Amino acid sequence: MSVLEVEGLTVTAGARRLVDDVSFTVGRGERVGLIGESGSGKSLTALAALGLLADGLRAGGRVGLAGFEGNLVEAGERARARIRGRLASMVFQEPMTALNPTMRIGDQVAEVMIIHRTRPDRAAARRRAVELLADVGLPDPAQAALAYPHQLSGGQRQRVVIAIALANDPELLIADEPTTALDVTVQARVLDLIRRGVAEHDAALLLITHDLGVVATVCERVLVMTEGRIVEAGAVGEVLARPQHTYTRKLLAASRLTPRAEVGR
Ligand SMILES: Nc1ncnc2c1ncn2[C@@H]1O[C@H](COP(=O)(O)OP(=O)(O)OP(=O)(O)O)[C@@H](O)[C@H]1O
Repeated sequence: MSVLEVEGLTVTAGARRLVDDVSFTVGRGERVGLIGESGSGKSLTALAALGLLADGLRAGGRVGLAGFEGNLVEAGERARARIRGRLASMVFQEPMTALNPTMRIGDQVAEVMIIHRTRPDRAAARRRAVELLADVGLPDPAQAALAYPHQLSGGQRQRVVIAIALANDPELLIADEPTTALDVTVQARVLDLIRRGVAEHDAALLLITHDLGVVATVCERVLVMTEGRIVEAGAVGEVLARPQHTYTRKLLAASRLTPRAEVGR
C-alpha cells in the first residue's frame, strides 16, 4: 500500500471550493513534489490531509495513511494528534514559528519522543535528541541541545525542525516551502538534508513548493496544482521536458528553468 492515499479531497470555506476533488498517492520512500502558484491550494491540501485546517474550513473525501486504519478526514482530534509527529510530520516555511522560543533545543527534540512514548524514558529521549541534532549537521550537537532557538541561525533552526520531524521515524514527511524563508546559500544544504533524512528513515516525502528548481532537485514525481485542482502528474523529468497542460507550460516558462536542462537530473 502507499504511505499516503488521497482520494477526492475537497476543502471548502462556506460555498467556496478551495481544494476540488484532489487525488494522489505517495509510496514508501517516494519523493513527490506538489507545485503551483500562490493560492492554488497546495498548503490546504497538506493541512487537510493531516487534520490541521483552520476553523471555518471543511474537508471532505478520503485520506489514508500507512499505520492508521480509516479515513483521516473523518478522524477525531485525538486520533489526529496521535498521528502528527509520529506517523506523519510537517515542516513549515518559517522555523521560528515551529519552535518554542522559551525551551532549549534538545528538550524540544526530546519532547516529541516523550509525548509519543517512542523511547523508554526521558534520559533516552534526550540522548537520542543529541544524536538527531548531530544527524542534521549541527556543529557541537551536545552544546546546541542546550541552546535556545534565538541563538541559532535560520538554517540551523530549520535543521532542528527537521530533526524533530524525523525523531519518531514517521511514515510521511510533508515539507511546505521548507527553504523559502532561508538564505539562498543554505537552501541547497537544507534540501539535501531533507532528501537524505527521508531516505535514511525510509519515509515518504510530499514537498510543497512554487519553485520548479526545488522539485527538479529533490523529487521523483510531481503533481501540478492550479485553482484547487491537480491538472498534471508524472515523473519529474517527463513533466518538465514535455509538459502536457497549458498551466504547467506557463509555470515552466515563468521559471528560470529551461525544460531540457532538468531532464535526467
Ligand atoms: N482559512 C481560510 N479561509 C478562507 N480561505 C482560505 C483560508 N486559507 C486559505 N484560503 C484560501 O484558499 C486558497 C488556497 O490557499 P493555499 O494556502 O492552499 O495556497 P497555496 O497554493 O499553498 O499558496 P502559497 O504558496 O501562497 O502558500 C487561497 O485562495 C487562499 O486565499
